Amino acid sequence: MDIITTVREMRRLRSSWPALSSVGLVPTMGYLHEGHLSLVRRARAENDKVVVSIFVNPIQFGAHEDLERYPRDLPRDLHLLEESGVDAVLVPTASEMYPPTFITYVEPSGPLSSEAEGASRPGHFRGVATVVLKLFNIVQPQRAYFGQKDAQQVAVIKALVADLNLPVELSIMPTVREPDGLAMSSRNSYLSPEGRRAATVLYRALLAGKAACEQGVSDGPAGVIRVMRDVVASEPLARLEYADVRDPETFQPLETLRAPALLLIAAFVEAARLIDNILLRPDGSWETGLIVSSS
Ligand SMILES: Nc1ncnc2c1ncn2[C@@H]1O[C@H](COP(=O)(O)OP(=O)(O)OP(=O)(O)O)[C@@H](O)[C@H]1O
Ligand SMILES: CC(C)(CO)[C@@H](O)C(=O)[O-]
Ligand code: BAL
Repeated sequence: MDIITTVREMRRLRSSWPALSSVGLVPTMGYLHEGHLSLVRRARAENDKVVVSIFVNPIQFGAHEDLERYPRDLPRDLHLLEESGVDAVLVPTASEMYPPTFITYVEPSGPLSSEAEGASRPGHFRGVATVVLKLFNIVQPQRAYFGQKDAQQVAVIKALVADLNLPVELSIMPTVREPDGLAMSSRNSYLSPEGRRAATVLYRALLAGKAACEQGVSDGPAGVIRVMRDVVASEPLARLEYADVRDPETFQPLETLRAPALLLIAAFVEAARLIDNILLRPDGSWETGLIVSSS
């Protein structure tokens, strides 16, 4: 497995691969878990070459967010990726990605980038869109793999690919969950044992919202949001940021309950800011993610 730290080396490696070989890219911020590895496995199955990037992108973090203490364990990540049969890992430094001369950003506009996660984290999607476009240009993959756990990021990247005519096929993988339903996230490592137990409240709230949709609530999305809020309020260690029902592509709030619909939650549990969602697909079936077995 090649470990690459510069754009120049990545280009050299990429051009040494046979012209017709397909390349799959899995962008990550490292501290890998089963959620990341599910993307890597899919990329391995579908491409001749697999590149995983590990880069804690400073420009998608707000001034008071957790950039400095974001968990990192590069030796462990490299070991897991080697075992998964990855061809190359791109681990650039911040100065390689953003040299002092850097001035060009990708700025998504509208509710998709300014509401929900965009409202809680101003500038976040500008940072995500900019780094993802850079990674696509550096690696030049035919396919790129992202997780549904970051549903708004998925919608922003779909818009980026469509709007800028990027020749990349996106593959979106279901949210991988711990046996008790908590969505896997590198930030779960911030939780104390008590906080870890409390963190299941996000998934429990989403399932309560789903049940409310299925049973029919008189006031539609507002009623579903109320149900989700009440579940989070019942957990003393959790502080809700938002519970929402939105269109999965535009992120416009829904005025009436219909499919497709995305049920979204963001909440702090202790010092960890966690997000989760479940999707009511256009055909009326639910995507709630995959629970890994405890054995
Ligand atoms: N539980 C999960 N299931 C499926 N995909 C996931 C999961 N968690 C993260 N991913 C996906 O892995 C990719 C890299 O995500 P990232 O490195 O930010 O991991 P993370 O665990 O979500 O970190 P964070 O704690 O910052 O949310 C993204 O496309 C993300 O959606
Ligand atoms: C897509 C991404 C790697 C861009 O930094 C990041 O937002 C993430 O890990 O989801
Ligand atoms: N998984 C999204 C990256 C972030 O929270 O910044």
